[in-house]
Amino acid sequence: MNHILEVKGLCKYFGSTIANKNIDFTLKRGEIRGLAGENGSGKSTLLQQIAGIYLKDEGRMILNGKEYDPQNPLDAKNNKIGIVVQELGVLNTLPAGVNVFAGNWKQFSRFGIINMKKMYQKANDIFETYGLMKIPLNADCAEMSIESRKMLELARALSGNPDILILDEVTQSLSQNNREMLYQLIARLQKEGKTIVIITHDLEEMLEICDNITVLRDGEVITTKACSELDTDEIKRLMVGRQVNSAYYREDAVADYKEEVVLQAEHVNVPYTLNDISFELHRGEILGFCGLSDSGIHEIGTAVFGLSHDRTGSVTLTEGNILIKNELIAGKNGMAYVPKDRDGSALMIKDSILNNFVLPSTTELQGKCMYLSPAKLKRFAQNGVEEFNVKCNGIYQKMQDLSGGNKQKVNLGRWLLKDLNVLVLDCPTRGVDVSVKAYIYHVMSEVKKKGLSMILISDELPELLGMADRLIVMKDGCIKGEFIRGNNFTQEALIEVMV
Ligand SMILES: Nc1ncnc2c1ncn2[C@@H]1O[C@H](COP(=O)(O)OP(=O)(O)OP(=O)(O)O)[C@@H](O)[C@H]1O
Repeated sequence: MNHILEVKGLCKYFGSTIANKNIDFTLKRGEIRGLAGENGSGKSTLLQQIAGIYLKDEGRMILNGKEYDPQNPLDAKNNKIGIVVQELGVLNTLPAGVNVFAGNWKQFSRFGIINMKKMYQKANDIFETYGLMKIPLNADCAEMSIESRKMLELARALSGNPDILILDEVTQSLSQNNREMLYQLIARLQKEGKTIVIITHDLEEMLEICDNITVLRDGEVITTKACSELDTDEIKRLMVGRQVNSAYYREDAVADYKEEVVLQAEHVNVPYTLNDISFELHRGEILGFCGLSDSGIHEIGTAVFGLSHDRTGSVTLTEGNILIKNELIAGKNGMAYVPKDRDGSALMIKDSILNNFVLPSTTELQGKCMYLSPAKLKRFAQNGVEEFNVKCNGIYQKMQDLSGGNKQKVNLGRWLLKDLNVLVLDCPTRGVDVSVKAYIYHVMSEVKKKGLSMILISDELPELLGMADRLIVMKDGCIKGEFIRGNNFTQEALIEVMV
């Protein structure tokens, strides 16, 4: 039997939202399948039903020729289906090693006592066997980077020796070196006859890794085609149902910013993360930061915005000579920071789209006597939703009920609508679909022209090369090189310094 899984007529409803409409979908043994679709098209919902996270509302699933109806993720795991979800799926209150076997500790328990040594040993074996980036297994998960937590989730998915491994936007959370590791792992699993399903908004990556691609639109399967029959423009066309302009990044080939320095970082140190970092950011400049995992690029964002309270050295806004000692001073002086971890560090996830959109702009929206007019707030949020094409049931919908990419549109859009001096962006397009990505790059180019200075931290080299005026390459917490747009501004040149 060639098919390992058959999905027939699957439907999933969330209130009035039809997330999956009559889905027919089959997976072959040893196949690498990509799922493409705009934000909110129903990709994660489909895979989460296969992985037992959501219960299906209608339809059937047949696994290895037998009826399959998982009631929870453990059920799916026992049926050899593993998933790494898009949002972070680790339990912060438990140490890393315990998280690897979350919900499945019985195997280490005797007379009600869990043999921790055995559990940690087995967790360590998984990291070794699959060549995953090592993380301290007794460490507190709440303190870990997104990348480390993704490794943990990957180890957990692999701990069940899955026949079907589902990876929902995993590469977007990884730096270059760990992406390479994952590609090698996928190739190895395929050779062992495993089936892998991947969601990624990087269509070139999808074409590179996958055998076949299924395109979803508005909760329905549009088509499944071999990668050899597709290119990125065709996938985009199938995703949105019309031809999409392929212009993406800024079109000018040389750096273009004013000489005026707006922000100066001098001898910035953060224990164990950043080592003697100095740089200048100019008016209207997009200054990019790139590096492998543990290079310190993400800590640049927190250090510049005053969020690293153990930071030494100085960060100064030159206009008014304002020392950024903490995030309050930064916020009051026209700075904003969009962190990589949107759910954990940025959004009020249990609150409405409305409140999340208006929060950064409450001062500007205040009327006389500090009055916030509900009608004005509503108009503001409604405009943001339309401008950034947020797929939702209205501005009162809770953030936690949006798809990942739509959350990111709110997270980023609310800052891009503001009048700022310096904007620090850490992986701004993580999880965002191609058409919205293009829109975000367009908005970045527009606000740059108006004089906004941006720090762009990213794990995506094409994004950095496409948008930055200057690029700083980091390694082991130190600056290792600097590149200027138009002069040896290539992926190869960057990688040579990064590794
Ligand atoms: N728990 C939930 N409650 C309510 N609505 C939900 C929930 N999960 C998903 N949805 C809705 O179902 C639809 C499909 O969402 P889904 O997450 O499957 O999309 P997606 O294609 O994976 O998007 P993305 O690329 O942004 O991750 C969206 O309209 C989303 O808002």
